Amino acid sequence: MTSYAFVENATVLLALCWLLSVTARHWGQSHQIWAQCTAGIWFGGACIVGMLMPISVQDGVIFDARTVVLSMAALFGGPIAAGIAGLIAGAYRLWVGGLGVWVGLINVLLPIALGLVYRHFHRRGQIAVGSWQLLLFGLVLHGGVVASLLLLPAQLVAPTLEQVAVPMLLVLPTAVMLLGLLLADLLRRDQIERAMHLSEARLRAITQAIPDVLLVLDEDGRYLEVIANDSSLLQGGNQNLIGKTVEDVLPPSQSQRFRELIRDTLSSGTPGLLEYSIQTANGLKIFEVRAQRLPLAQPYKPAVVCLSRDISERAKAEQERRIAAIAFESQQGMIITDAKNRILQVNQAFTEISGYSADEAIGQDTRLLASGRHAPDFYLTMWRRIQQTGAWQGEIWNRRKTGEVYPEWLSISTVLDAQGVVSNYVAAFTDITERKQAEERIHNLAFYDPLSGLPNRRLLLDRLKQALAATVRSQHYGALMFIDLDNFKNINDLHGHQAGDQLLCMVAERLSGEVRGINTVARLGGDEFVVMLEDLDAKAEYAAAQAEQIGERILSALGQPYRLGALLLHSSASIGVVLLNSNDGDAEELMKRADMSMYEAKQAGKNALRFFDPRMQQAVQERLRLEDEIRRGLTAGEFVIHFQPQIERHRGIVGAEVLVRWQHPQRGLLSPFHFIGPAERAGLIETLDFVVLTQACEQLAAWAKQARWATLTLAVNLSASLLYQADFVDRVLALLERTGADPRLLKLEITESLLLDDMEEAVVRMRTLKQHGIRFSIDDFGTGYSSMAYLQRLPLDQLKIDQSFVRQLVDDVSSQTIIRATCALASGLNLEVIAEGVETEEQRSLLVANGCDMFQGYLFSRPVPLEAFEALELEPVA
Ligand SMILES: Nc1nc2c(ncn2[C@@H]2O[C@@H]3COP(=O)(O)O[C@H]4[C@@H](O)[C@H](n5cnc6c(=O)[nH]c(N)nc65)O[C@@H]4COP(=O)(O)O[C@H]3[C@H]2O)c(=O)[nH]1
Repeated sequence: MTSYAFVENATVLLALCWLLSVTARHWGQSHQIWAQCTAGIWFGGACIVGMLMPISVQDGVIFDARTVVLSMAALFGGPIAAGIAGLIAGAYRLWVGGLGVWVGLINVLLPIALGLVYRHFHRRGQIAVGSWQLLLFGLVLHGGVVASLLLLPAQLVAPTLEQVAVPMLLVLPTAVMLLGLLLADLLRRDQIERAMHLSEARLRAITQAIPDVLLVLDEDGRYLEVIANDSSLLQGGNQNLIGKTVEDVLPPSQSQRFRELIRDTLSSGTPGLLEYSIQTANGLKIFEVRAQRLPLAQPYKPAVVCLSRDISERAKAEQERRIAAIAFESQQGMIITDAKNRILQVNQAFTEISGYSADEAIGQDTRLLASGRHAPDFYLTMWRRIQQTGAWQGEIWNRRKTGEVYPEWLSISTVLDAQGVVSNYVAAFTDITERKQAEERIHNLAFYDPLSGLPNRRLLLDRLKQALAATVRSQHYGALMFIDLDNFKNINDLHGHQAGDQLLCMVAERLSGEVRGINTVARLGGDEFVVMLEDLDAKAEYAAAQAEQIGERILSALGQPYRLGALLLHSSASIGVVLLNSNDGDAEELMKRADMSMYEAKQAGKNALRFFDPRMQQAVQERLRLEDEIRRGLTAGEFVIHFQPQIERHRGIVGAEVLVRWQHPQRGLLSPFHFIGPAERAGLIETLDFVVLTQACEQLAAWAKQARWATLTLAVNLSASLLYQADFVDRVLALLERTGADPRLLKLEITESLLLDDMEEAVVRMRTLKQHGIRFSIDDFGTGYSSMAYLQRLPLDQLKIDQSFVRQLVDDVSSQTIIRATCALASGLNLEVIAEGVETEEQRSLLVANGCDMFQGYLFSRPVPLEAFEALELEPVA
């Protein structure tokens, strides 16, 4: 009966304890104290419930299963829970009171004490919480409880022991075992659950810490789980993906590949790999997926877990590396060195340029390529710049493996490591040998005369400016010499341009031989050379003397015969000199002065040297003023023609030479002597000639209407520049057409020297005009030097014997011979001969005696205006 009561009591308490054990799930958690207190209250409450339905032996002596509850509170709940439960149970027992109150209190303390001891050894791992350990613990505990009954009043000990000892020792240890196992199981489950939570939280933390996207996809390609720290890596964000299939999310080409990856991974059981790209919120991304079969139990479908890694940066870096590798193998030579200039890598172009193979170069210092042409300072400056700015570029001379030194354009850049320390240098270079040569060629073309190799005008001007600056510093004079070959044009025309060029080269050589190294010999073009002397004396007169001495030497050197193959040519030069001093004007001005002086030397009879004289400059200025005047006179129609009759021995006046005069508003009537030369130099002679030609044609047209004058011819002087004008022939024909003049009555007088410029062209033009009836006369015949050469080729009608022969005719037998020969020649060629400058009857007679029947000269008439000419008697006087 008592056993049954114990079982009943213990069952109730066990049930209570199981309920309260729910709270025990939180015993080990963060609010442990509170959980333990709550557990203590629960256990204490359970004890009170047990004591409310006790097994009562005597009044005040009650038994229940509180020892079971309290021992378990101590074992599983710890001292706090056990203490609180003990206080509650003890207080209640005191309140119930009775004879067994002290034993009752012992039965509160004893289970707590033993429970704590058990807990202690259990925690140290010395006693497990198993069935038989609990049973044994229950027996020991309740053995103690039974022993404590001996402390009851003596009259109660025996009946109490008799009634409760056996049931207590049978039931309560079993209850201890059952409750202990129950609580231990609960605690273990709780621990497992907590461990699982912990593990899950850890796993989640780990997956969230990795930057990759974690996907779980079932065999149908359906998203079961998506973990992405950065949802921008997903198409549509992870919320939207769960439950969708890869076909819903990815473009067909990619979803197809995903499907294959899932299928292969599931079938093979080995991890699968896939690379794919998708358009994400952050642009196109490239991913690398690693798939692994995920073991899932039924009813779940087979699935794979995919770790999808964003490899966009890596792919980009690889792409950049590929580009860099291609760029490295460019046309430029490339060298990569370490921070100590040891070569680490070179490209093919390096080998092609330097001649060193990669094997030969790698590991070497870059000094391997040094040419030795640069001073140490050059490299110091270069490296200083690299250290300051991280880069350098410029021209440098390096040496090839063959030993050849060559120029290259080199760029050096610094590579820094993550700490900002120089780790490498990258050098790129181009062989600029060809560019340099081209530059040199261009420079030579720009500054040197291609024929002679001498400096040209540009370089001379440059050096002249420098020389002038030097005179300021040194106070020493220099000198500028303008040298022009006399008669070069004739040599050129007679012997051809090749001979002319050879002669110029020899002149260049002779000039260079005559002056010292610091001086400059230049060729301005044609036959014009310049010698610039520097560092002459500080006194002008001595400097002039030095220059003169050198000038004379040059004249003598250039006057020596020139041997060109079989030809032996003679030439001379005219030199104009100006002293150089920065106070005397700028470079251009000094060049002009030297030119003027040279012109003066020519005027003085050639093969001469002239210093610049300020009076010369005045003359030049006057000439310029005159040129302006001529220009104005032409516009104002101040140029008029006079007529000098031309007489045939038997027929009298047969025509006239037209001679221009300038009716100057201030200076009166001026002869050609005053203006023909300046007009030629000013480029106005063609205009002037055409004015004269026009007036002559108009006069012919006017005379044509009057029988008395209708047969007279007019001879007009023609300058070279007009003859060589591109449209000359057309202009003359148009003029004849316009005026109506008869071309057969027009005679154009040309001089020998005029023809020499371009004989072929002159012949063509003359022939064209001759076909229209125009006649030609050679003026000043005999003053040139090669009369025979062109007489046959030119379509001539008349030779005009120069007045110099006529003048000497009386006294000089050789002049008579020349005239006789000329007349014979002319008759042989069927040409007319006319003598000009006939002043005396004696001259006229001698001319007739020597075969010349036509005359022009003061003997008959000076050049006169039209009215005076028309007043002349046309018939022969005698
Ligand atoms: N001492 C002397 N002289 C005589 C005698 N008979 C004629 N003269 C001069 O000799 C020159 C002959 O002309 P020219 O030889 O063609 O030489 C011409 C000719 O070369 C040039 N000239 C004249 N008019 C023109 C023209 O319209 N166009 C061109 N281009 N030149 C012209 O000017 C030169 C000089 O002309 P002018 O002063 O008119 O001088 C003329 C004439 O006045 C004489 O018996 N004794």
